[in-house]
Amino acid sequence: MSHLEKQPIRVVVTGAAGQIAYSLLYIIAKGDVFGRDQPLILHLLDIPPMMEVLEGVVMEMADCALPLLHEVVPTADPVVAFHDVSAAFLVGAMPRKQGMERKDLLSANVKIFKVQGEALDKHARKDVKVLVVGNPANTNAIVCSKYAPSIPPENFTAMTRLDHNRARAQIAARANVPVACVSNVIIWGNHSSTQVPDASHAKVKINGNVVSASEAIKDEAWLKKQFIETVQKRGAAVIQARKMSSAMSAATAAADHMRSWFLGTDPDEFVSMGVVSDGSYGSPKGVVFSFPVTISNGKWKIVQDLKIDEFYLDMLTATGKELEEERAEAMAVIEA
Ligand SMILES: NC(=O)C1=CN([C@@H]2O[C@H](COP(=O)(O)OP(=O)(O)OC[C@H]3O[C@@H](n4cnc5c(N)ncnc54)[C@H](O)[C@@H]3O)[C@@H](O)[C@H]2O)C=CC1
Ligand SMILES: O=C([O-])CC(=O)C(=O)O
Repeated sequence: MSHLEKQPIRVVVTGAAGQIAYSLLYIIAKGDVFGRDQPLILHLLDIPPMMEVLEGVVMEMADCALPLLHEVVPTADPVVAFHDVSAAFLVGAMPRKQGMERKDLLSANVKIFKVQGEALDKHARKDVKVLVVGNPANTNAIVCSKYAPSIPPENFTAMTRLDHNRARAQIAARANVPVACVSNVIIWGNHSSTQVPDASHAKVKINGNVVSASEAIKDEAWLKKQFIETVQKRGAAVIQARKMSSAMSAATAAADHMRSWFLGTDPDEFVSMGVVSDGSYGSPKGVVFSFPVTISNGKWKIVQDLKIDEFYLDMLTATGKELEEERAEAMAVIEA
């Protein structure tokens, strides 16, 4: 079916005048997320003081002359922004500065996700797929879901795909292969410095053969120390260098996450996604925890029965505990 025949879907991006959105909007509008034959109506939400900047973004989008982009709706009104949307990229939130942890943003950001949860509940399609990017992403996602009770909790996810991509890139560089040759890394837990990057199930394609990361790299000490720390601290390293948080890579990861969700994962591939926990792998139930997932027909499924090396167990417990603490703090902020 050509894009002239398919009905457009409505997609909202919040924080649309910000850094991440500036890269993300183009990736979405040119068809890299929902398919090259899927027309789009893009809803762009930001706050009232950013409306002039947003107008400039809208001009640039028109000037890209993108065939799939049927309409752009810039707004500061959540009612307009969330009306009838099939997908929501919740990016709009304060970014951290040097020296902060992401959870230091909790008191500033968590209320945004209550308001947006309520707006999604009232105005979005009931099958809307929601990706929370704004930090602290896992906790914001659980807040958003709580305030949107008419939308299934599994439709609310948080972004750890950037950590996943960072992990693939580190393994690829160490094994001296192109990044496309590395798959099935896992990010467990929170999108924070307690996250657990785990390469023990990763696959690396070398000279046409698929081997484990351990076999490809032959340096267990590196995999259990520098690899983990580099991925855990990559966001802070980018802030240190750029004086602003990751934007191009964050936009790419957001697009990857939503594309996998809408279009599915490859056979034998899994990706990392923050999803509401059912207690798998000893994680606390009901927090948004990053797991390896496979996706087909728009539904994610946590990969089960992976053998977890004992080395990671305490770290898994710690990241789960942090998520429970963040959830309690978020509820206290909202109820205060
Ligand atoms: N989960 C992840 O892997 C990553 C998450 N992030 C997070 O993404 C968020 C956005 O980052 P940037 O785009 O760099 O920040 P930015 O400051 O450049 O843009 C944020 C935009 O959100 C808008 N905004 C604030 N409150 C809003 C509201 N209630 N409704 C709609 N828009 C609102 C602001 O006006 C601004 O235009 C930050 O919280 C950052 O920490 C960033 C990188 C990766
Ligand atoms: O580090 C930050 O604050 C931004 C972010 O989430 C990331 O780059 O992973």
